[in-house]
Amino acid sequence: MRKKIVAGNWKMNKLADEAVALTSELVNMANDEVKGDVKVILCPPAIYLTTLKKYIEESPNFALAAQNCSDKVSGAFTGEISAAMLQSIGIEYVLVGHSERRQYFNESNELLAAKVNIALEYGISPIFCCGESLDQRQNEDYIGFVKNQITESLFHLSAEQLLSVVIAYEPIWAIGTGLTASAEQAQEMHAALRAHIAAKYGAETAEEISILYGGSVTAASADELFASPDIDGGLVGGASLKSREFTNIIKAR
Ligand SMILES: O=C(CO)COP(=O)(O)O
Repeated sequence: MRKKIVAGNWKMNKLADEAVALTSELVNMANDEVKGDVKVILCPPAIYLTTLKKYIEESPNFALAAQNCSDKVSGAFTGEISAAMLQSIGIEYVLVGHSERRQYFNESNELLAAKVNIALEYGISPIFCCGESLDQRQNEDYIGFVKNQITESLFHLSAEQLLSVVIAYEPIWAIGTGLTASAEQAQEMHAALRAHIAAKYGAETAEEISILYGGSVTAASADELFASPDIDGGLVGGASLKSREFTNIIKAR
């Protein structure tokens, strides 16, 4: 059975006291309301990871992710955070290749392959983000484009390594726009990506890997999205900043 996951990417939001308040509200609400085996992964700004770790300690279904890590082991890279550092504070996941990193920090598929490698080397599961722009969806083979992101950044891995990766399909045109992909659009891509993985690694491996959908997910759209057979959960941006809304999304999963 694939892991069901709801992840909240806070991006560059929340001050220290707000980060603590949101986390403790989420933990309390989940304790009271969330049944079942859904994994909740919070992706706060890295500066809060150590503090927030204490607030999720008693909740085994909660985990933390960094939003990024360096592709280098250590050294003179001012401002960067290494996978080894994340491991040393007990962080289990890291977002790799979010479209905002690709767009604003020029992260290429090749660089992201190196980040995936170093995260895995230090025992951290990459949440690998992929997705096409609106222009690509309208004018290009958009499924081929996203498949290629996966080929170039993940297909050098062994099957065992790949199973430590979570994939998040986030169409860029749906991020922060209020334009959610329809369940059919998302399912089409998720099924294509799973088939792409099956062609390389076999059906059994493809069946085991969790593929999340991200892009304007709200409590209102989560039910339908998560009901699709190849959508194993969500990577939520804006709606993960509100405890009530995000808890409702977790409950939809
Ligand atoms: O980028 C996202 C999550 O990583 C999605 O953001 P929104 O949910 O705000 O559209």
